[in-house]
Amino acid sequence: MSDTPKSEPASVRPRLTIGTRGSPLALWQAHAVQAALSAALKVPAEAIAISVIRTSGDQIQDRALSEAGGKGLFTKEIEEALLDGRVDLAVHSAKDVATFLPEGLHLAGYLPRADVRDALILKEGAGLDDLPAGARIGTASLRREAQLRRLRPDLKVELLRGNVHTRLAKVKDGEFDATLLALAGLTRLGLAEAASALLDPADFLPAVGQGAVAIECRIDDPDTNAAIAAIACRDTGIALDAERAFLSALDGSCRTPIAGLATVEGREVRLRGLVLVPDGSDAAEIEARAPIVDAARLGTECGATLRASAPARLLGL
Ligand SMILES: NCc1[nH]cc(CCC(=O)O)c1CC(=O)O
Repeated sequence: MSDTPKSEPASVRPRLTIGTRGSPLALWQAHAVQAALSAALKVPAEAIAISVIRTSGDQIQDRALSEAGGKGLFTKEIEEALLDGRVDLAVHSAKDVATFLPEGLHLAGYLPRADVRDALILKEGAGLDDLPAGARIGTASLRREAQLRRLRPDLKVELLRGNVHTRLAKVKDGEFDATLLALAGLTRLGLAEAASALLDPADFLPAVGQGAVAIECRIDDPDTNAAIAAIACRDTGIALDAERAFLSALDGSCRTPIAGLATVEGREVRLRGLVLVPDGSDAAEIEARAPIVDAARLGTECGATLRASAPARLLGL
């Protein structure tokens, strides 16, 4: 009876199941959450199962995603699995999670945030200043395009889609002179070395949520909420509350380039936000701080202030 070795993996019944996309980045993130939960709950990693779910975003991939319906595309099928009870929690890049979640679901916590900066990947040179006039930069991000054009109106920004490996290859092959990628994603894929320069948030603001891994679950699932609370990073949660409230106060058109970054500084949270016209010729910025308990309110107020003060063309109205 006591012959079965205690570490027999087959004997471990999963007590929680993580739903995730199957991309290398998504799997890295799911494994990070699995490892954190396994340590916090003192269960073997096998007790936290990982279920890969194919999303419509994965299926469409190369079509114009914004035309096909925007952000929710990479989360819809995973959220359906959450609501059906097929998975208990879902792990996403916070940046890719829409501001409005399906009823009954919430973001219950975040892993400690990684470096928020965008990385510049150059074919040649060490920084933005090394790019000659007319150099071709590939990106699919309106936010990166608009900020680049604002800093360097002389560059040619063109559409470059695909996963991180594809984009790096197109710079290496000379199809583009440069691209921009989140340092966090590069690092997770073991490709941080590909970064030629890191852009200071003071002149190039990241996307809301960049660098953070979000964990979503059913609001009415106390066990899973408690498990997530055991691994959640408080400061990341405060920053993301401010950033996501800011974004949701401005949302409306997913064609509007928006950037935002909040940081916890002692008992305060500081939020910087930016809205631009796609060609970078005009922009409206805001910076404000509030006690950390008011993080979400700070985001909402900053969004509302920009909305009221920014020229209509900035908001794609
Ligand atoms: N939009 C795709 C996406 N979603 C999350 C990351 C990287 C990780 C992160 O920003 O947290 C990336 C790639 C990129 O923007 O370079």
